[in-house]
This record gives sequence, C-alpha cells and structure tokens, in this order.
Amino acid sequence: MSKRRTRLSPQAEAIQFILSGREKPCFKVKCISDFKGRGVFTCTPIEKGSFVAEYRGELISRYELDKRQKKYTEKQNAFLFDFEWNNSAWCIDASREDGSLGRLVNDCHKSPNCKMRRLTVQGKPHLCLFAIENIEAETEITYDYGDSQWPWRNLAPSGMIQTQHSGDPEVSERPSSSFQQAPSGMIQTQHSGDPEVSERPSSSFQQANHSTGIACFKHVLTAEQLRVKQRLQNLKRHHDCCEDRYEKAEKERIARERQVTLSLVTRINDSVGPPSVDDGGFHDGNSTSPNDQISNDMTDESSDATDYDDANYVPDSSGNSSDTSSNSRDLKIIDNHLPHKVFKEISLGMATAHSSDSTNSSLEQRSFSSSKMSSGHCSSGIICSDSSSEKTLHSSINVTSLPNTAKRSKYNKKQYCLYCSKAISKLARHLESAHSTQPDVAKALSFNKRSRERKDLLRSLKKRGNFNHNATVASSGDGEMVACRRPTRVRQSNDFSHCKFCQGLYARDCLWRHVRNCPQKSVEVETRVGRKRIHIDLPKAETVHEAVWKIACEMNQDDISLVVRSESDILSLGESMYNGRKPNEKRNDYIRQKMREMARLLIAARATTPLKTTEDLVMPSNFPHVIQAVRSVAGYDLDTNSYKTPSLALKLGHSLAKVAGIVQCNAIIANRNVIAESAKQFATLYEKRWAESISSAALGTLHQAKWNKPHVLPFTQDVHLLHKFLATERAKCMKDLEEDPNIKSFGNLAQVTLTQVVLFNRRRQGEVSKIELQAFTSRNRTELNPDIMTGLTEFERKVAKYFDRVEIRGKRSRMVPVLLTPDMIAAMDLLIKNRNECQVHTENVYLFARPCVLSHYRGSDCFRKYSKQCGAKNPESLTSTRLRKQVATLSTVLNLKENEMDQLATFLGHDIRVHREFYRLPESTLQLAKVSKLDSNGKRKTV
Ligand SMILES: C[S@@+](CC[C@H](N)C(=O)[O-])C[C@H]1O[C@@H](n2cnc3c(N)ncnc32)[C@H](O)[C@@H]1O
Repeated sequence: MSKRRTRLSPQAEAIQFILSGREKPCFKVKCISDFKGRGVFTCTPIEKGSFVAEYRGELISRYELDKRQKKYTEKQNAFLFDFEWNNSAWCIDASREDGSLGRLVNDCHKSPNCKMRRLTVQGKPHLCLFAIENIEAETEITYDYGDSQWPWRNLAPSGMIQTQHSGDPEVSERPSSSFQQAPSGMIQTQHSGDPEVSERPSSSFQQANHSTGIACFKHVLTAEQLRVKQRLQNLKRHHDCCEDRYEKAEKERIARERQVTLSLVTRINDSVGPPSVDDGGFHDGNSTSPNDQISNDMTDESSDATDYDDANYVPDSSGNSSDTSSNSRDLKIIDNHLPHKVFKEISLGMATAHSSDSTNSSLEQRSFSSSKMSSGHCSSGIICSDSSSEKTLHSSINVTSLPNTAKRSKYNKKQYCLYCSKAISKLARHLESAHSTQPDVAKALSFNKRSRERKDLLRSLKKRGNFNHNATVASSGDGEMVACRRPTRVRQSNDFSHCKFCQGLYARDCLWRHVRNCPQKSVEVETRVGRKRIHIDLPKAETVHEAVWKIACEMNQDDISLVVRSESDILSLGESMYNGRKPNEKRNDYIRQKMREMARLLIAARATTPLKTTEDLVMPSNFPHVIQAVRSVAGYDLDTNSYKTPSLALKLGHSLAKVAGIVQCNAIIANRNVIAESAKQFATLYEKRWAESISSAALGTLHQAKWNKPHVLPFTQDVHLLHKFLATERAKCMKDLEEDPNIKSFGNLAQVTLTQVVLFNRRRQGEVSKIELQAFTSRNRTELNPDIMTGLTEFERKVAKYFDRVEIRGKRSRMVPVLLTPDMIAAMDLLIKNRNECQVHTENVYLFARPCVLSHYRGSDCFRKYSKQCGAKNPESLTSTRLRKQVATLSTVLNLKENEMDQLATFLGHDIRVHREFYRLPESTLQLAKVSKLDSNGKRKTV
C-alpha cells in the first residue's frame, strides 16, 4: 500500500523553501518594459493561500538601512524592504542580484494577487509572498507595495507604453541584464500574456494594433511617446520631491524608533528595579500606558497590520505567534498585542514573541484598573485604581563586572558578535575571519589596521552586538548584560542605560559624560541640556501635550522620570502650568521640577501606603494616606512636629490642590461623575484639614529656622573691596577673551560681568543671571526726552546719559530695570561677539550663557567665588539678598522721603510693603542704627 504524502501547509512549505534557499520551480522571469523592468510570472496555476516566493536578501537593522539609503542609487533603494519586527525596524536589502524571485515581483495596488507576510524562522524574520487568490498560469505575480506615492501608480494606462509581440520566447525570457541595456528612450514592453501586466493599453492603442499592424502602431506610439515622456519627467520630479520628503520623515522615524527601543531596554532594566516605580501604564481609563502608546503610535502608522481582504488566505499562523503580516513597503507591521509583549519583546536581538505569560496578565490587570475606579469599586475603604500586587517582571539582571581576583587576565571580557550572537573574546579577529563579507565588516577592514576609522567601525560593531545581546537578556529576564566599561563590583542593570547614539551600555551616572563625546552623535543633536539631563525621544500618547512631553523626556532618566511619564495626571499638571505663561527654558525647569515633586510623592505613597496612582492621591477617602505620604517624603519628625524639608511639604500641598482640580475637570469631560465629585470633595477636605495636618507644622519649621539666625549685613568696606576687585578682574578677563577666545576666557568674563551687574544694581541674582540676549540687544538707546531732562539736576542729567538701561522680567512678572555702565556694556558686547567661537549654543537665549549647554551662569555661584577672592572680611555676607537688605536698611537710616523710598523699592523690584516688611534690617538693628544716628547727631550738637 502506497503511503499518501501529507500535503504541507503553505507556511510549512514556505519554511522549507526559506531553509533550503531554493525557489519554487514553477516561475519564470520576464522582461516587461524598460520602465517596469522585469517581472515574475507563474507557469502553472497557483492556489489561493499557497506560498509563492521569499523576498530574499540581507537582513539589516534600521540604522544600517539609513546608512545604505544614503549611498545607494535610486534603483538599489527600490530593493530595500523595511518592516517592523519585535518592536523595532528592520529591512531586507535585496539589492544584490542573487537570482532570487521575490525581489523581482512588481507592485500592483489595485488588484494584487499576492500578499507579503512575515514569518519568524530560527529566530529571524523572513518575508514571504502568499497567493491571495487563485492565480492562472502565465499571470504576473504582484503585491501591494504599500501606500506610498509610487510614481508608476499615477501613470494613466494610456501612458504606458508598447506591448511586445506575444509568445516571443527570446524576448520574454530575456535575462535581466539585457533589459537594463535596452535603449532608454525607446519605451518597450513585452507582451506577457496577462492583460494586467502590460498596463492595459488604451483603446485607441489597441485598435491601431489590431487594424493597422505594427508599422501604424509604431507611428501612433511616437506621438504618444512624447506625451508620455513629458509626463514621466513630471512624475520623476514629483517622485524626487516625494522621496526627499519620505527620506526626511524616515530619518526622523528611524531616530525615534532607535530611541524607543533603547529607552524600552532601559525600561526593562528599570523593571527589575524597585517595584514601586515599575509602572507600566497611565492609570486613566481613557489614556494608554507608555507601552500602549508605543503600540498605538505605530499602529497608526501601520494601518495595514491586520487589514486583510480575506482573513483566510493566509496559512495557519497559530504555531508561530510572531508570524505577522507585512504587506506594506513603507508602513510598518505592528502586532496589536504589543502592549503586553513590549516588556518581553523589545530586544533588538532575535528574541521571539511571547504572547502570554504571567507578566502579560499582570500588565493587563493594571490597564483595567481605572475602570474599577470609575465604577466606584473600592475595597477596605481605600479607593485604589490598581489593586493588583506589584509585579516583579524578572529576576534581577546584572551587568558583567570585572573579576575580583587579581590573578585572572584583565583581557577576559567577552563581546557579542552582531552576526552570530556568540560571545567572543577577540571580536575583531572573529569578525575578520568569520564575517568579512558583511558590508560593515568589509568596510572596517578596508582601513589600515591601526587607523582610527577601522577602530571606530569595529567598536561600533562591538557595541551593536552587545546591544543585541543586552536586549535579549532584557527580554528573557535572565543573564548578564555587557557594559562598555565593566563595573568593579556586581551591579544591577537598572543602574545602566544605553547611549541613544552608539547603543553602548553605560552607568547612568556617567552616561552624560559619554554622550558629550559620543563619536556617533551627530552635530545636530548636540546635547544641550546639561550634565544629567539627557534628552530621550519617546513616542507620546495623543492626549499628551507635545511641549510637556518634551519636558518630561528631558529630565534625569531615573525612577522619578519614569513615573512622570507614566502618570497622565502629572503630565496634565505640567500642561496646566505650561499653558498659563509664555514658554521659556526657565519656566520649563519649573514645570519639570513640579512634575518631579509630584512623582516623588507618588513613589513615597506607593512605598508607604496602598495608593498607586495620582488619581488615588486626590480621593477623599485616601486623605489620611496622602498625609502619611507627604510627611514621609518631606521628612516629618513626629517628636518635634517638624519637617526636614518643610518647603517641599508646602509645595506638595499646592500641587495636590491643582491636581484635584485637574482630575475633577478631566472627569467632568469624560463623564466620570463619581470621580469628579470625589475630586471636588478632596478640594474641600484640603481647604479644611490641610493646614492642621501639614502646613502649620511646615510653616512652623520654616519660621523656627529663622529665629536664631544672625542677620548679618555686608560691611561697606567689603562691598567696596568687591567693587574694586571686579573692575580689575573684568579688565583682565576682557583682555584674555580678546587675545584668546575660548570656553574658559568666555566663562570668566561672563561670570565677572554678571557679578558686577548684580552688585551695582542690587538686583536679585536669579533675575540678572537670566537676562536674555535679546533684552540686551534691543534695549532702549534713544536720548532722554528734553522735557524730562529739564526737570533733572545737572548731576542727574549726566548720570542719565551715562547709563544704559535694560528692562528685565522680575518676580511676579514685574518689570525691573537694570542699569549698565559703559564698561559693563563693553564686556557684554565682547561676550556677544565671541559666542560662536566659544561654543555657546545658538539656541541659548541668555546673555550670560554657559558654553555648550542651554543654561546660564548663576549669580550666586559667582558671588561666592569673587567674594572669597577679593579678600573681604566677611565674604558670606556678600550675597545678592543681603546687599539688597543693606540698601533697604541704609535707605531707612538715611531717612529717605516717602516717594524716594517708593522709587527705590520699584528699582529693587518689589512693592513698598514687601520692602518695608522683608528688606529692612530687623527691628533691633534698625533701632540701634537710628539711636546711634541720633547719638552721633547729638554729639555733633545738631539735634
Ligand atoms: C523590487 S523592484 C521589482 C523588480 C523590477 N521590476 C526589476 O526589474 O528589477 C521594484 C522596481 O520595479 C519597478 N516597478 C515595480 N512595480 C511596478 C509597476 N507596477 N509599474 C512600473 N514599475 C514598477 C519600479 O521601478 C520599482 O522601483
């Protein structure tokens, strides 16, 4: 009895062909036209659902794709097929003429007969074409390239071209090279036997063909040709334009995606850290978790991910959860189940998808949490939007450390090969012997052995290989990550982050230093935010304000920032502050600080109470827990009824009141009446009980701290010394900067000038430090009104002419003037002139800008520095606030008239009430001063 061979499923058949590297024998390549090039035709009928061909080529990362796109010709670029896999972007580069069929299949968006699908075989993605309908013999195989504006799609059928005599085997089977050599002016097409293939000629065209034969047909064509040629030129222009735009968008996307992956790896690292911050999602029922965001973000782009015309056409995919459709050339494939998988799947390595595991279920629970809340579900009197126990995703992941035995070789570090994923101790040698055909390796090897280029390229390959390995470790939750510098002791992976440029793993506290000099960092993305604040690009949820998200992505990448980004109400708090005022860096700092304060409170609440989300914090029944959390974060001491950081307790109170308002408004909009009512009640509770529970003790602590503090005013002698010292220093610094403009000389002059301006004007150091370049350059330089001049004394007139006046924004948005002497102006002009040369960032808006970053010098630091250097007797008293107090006190001692006092207060930038209450010396000193004045007057017998 003959054994019946079981028919392979299409998927199994595809895997067989993938593994064997063969093609199905029933296809042939035909040259269709000069314009369209070759095409693939079937010799036998094909059944719907069958495997057709693999789109073979080299699997490259997005990063590599970006590089290749730049150097490839337009024609080569047409063979780059990018797709999404394991939440990162990949590409099959089929530009090499390797004789495979998949790469020659043409586009048809109207009635394609195949679809591209992605299969994961042996841990690698493969793109395969499957028939979506029964295909007759001699038909061209086509699939939809995706939604781009491919130039040929706009071409009217008549615009295309001539068909060739059917059945001419010589022509139809012409090898590819011959078609490439066909005269380009002559638009020539073969008849393929398929009306679809040859772009359906227009009716007139057909008539000519039938009635008059080839000669006439040629004549018609020549006229037609001119029109077509013109049209093609237009199309080409349009196509180039589109391509530029596409390339630009792609580049941005690539950068974004790389960042997403990197940050997700970091997030995974974070997930092995303290559970309290391992918060996967927004808790608002209407918002999405960051993972959701990522998925949604990409899903938007990949509208075609599951949109099959016929869901049954595809082979059974149950056996392979990572088998995802990929039928778009320019759009990405997104697995809609990604939110749960992200934690497992983010690796750039070859990790396969895990569709369900305990992690997933815990994440799912979390994302349902808000619905519980909205339905008023509560247990044991506590409303919590997440009652699930905190998850621990993985066992802790360590970073390979240096061996602690001195005897072992120092050179025992293993690197992971990018191509074969093996751990190798001599990676360069391994790459040379095993992967020299890889373009990147070949490129590196093409440089001299000791050359910098070769070293840089090999180092980059090493980092990419290690990155893949780290991603695999992160996704499996087990193993050791490889850092660029091994720590001396075993450290956990959540202390480390990957550099977004080179993908190397660095200790978080040193990452800023590396990023500053990372060789892969392009000039445009110069770091501008400072030492620890490294900007990361994460996809944002639609509901989040763009600018606020940017602020949230531009903070120290620690546990607090994770919470900020995952809590929609904290982001809303930032948004409400952002919307209120004109945006500027200073304001953004403040918003960042407020959001971080709130996140710190939430972290403390999660650690010490059952509360989990920001929304929980403003539920009336949770009030005792909130008090407990605030006390914990502000360091409350029950015995003394005082706080370690009383100001934080006070600030948190204000922020909580704001958050309650936000939650209430959001709930009203979302028709969540229970929540809206609760938030309203919280506001009442806050009004009535906050003072007794938190703020009175906090204010008490603040006042108490001032009680026995000595109120020292600067000695006039010290002030004089400082004045003189600064004048000589400024002259020296100006000379230095003129002779040798560099970061140091620029910094010195900026600092000394800043101190002079503060001292001279008795301004708040914070206000002067932030003088903007634009405020200085646009200062009013017009002559004084002659009418006003007549009212001034001779001396006043001279003074008015001598000084320049710049108006800056003071406290409570009050305008405060700053007077500048000609010397100061000369120094400032010199600073402005040398900004570029001294590496001051063009986006830095400050006059006293720090080179290389976006911030400015701080007056307080400068005061501290120069008050010591000038040899003052009491340098601690030389601060901007004390100098202001000195002036205010002296004004009283000098018995200024009421209106003079008003003018002085305005000049100092505060109203007269504040001036009287806060800026005068304490009563005791004043009395002493007054009495001594009387006394001395008395001695001089003037009373
Ligand atoms: C992946 S290649 C396909 C093989 C190609 N025909 C060849 O001969 O090498 C993609 C290129 O084929 C051409 N092409 C694909 N589909 C087409 C269509 N429907 N009409 C015209 N040209 C097409 C375009 O030039 C495109 O850049």
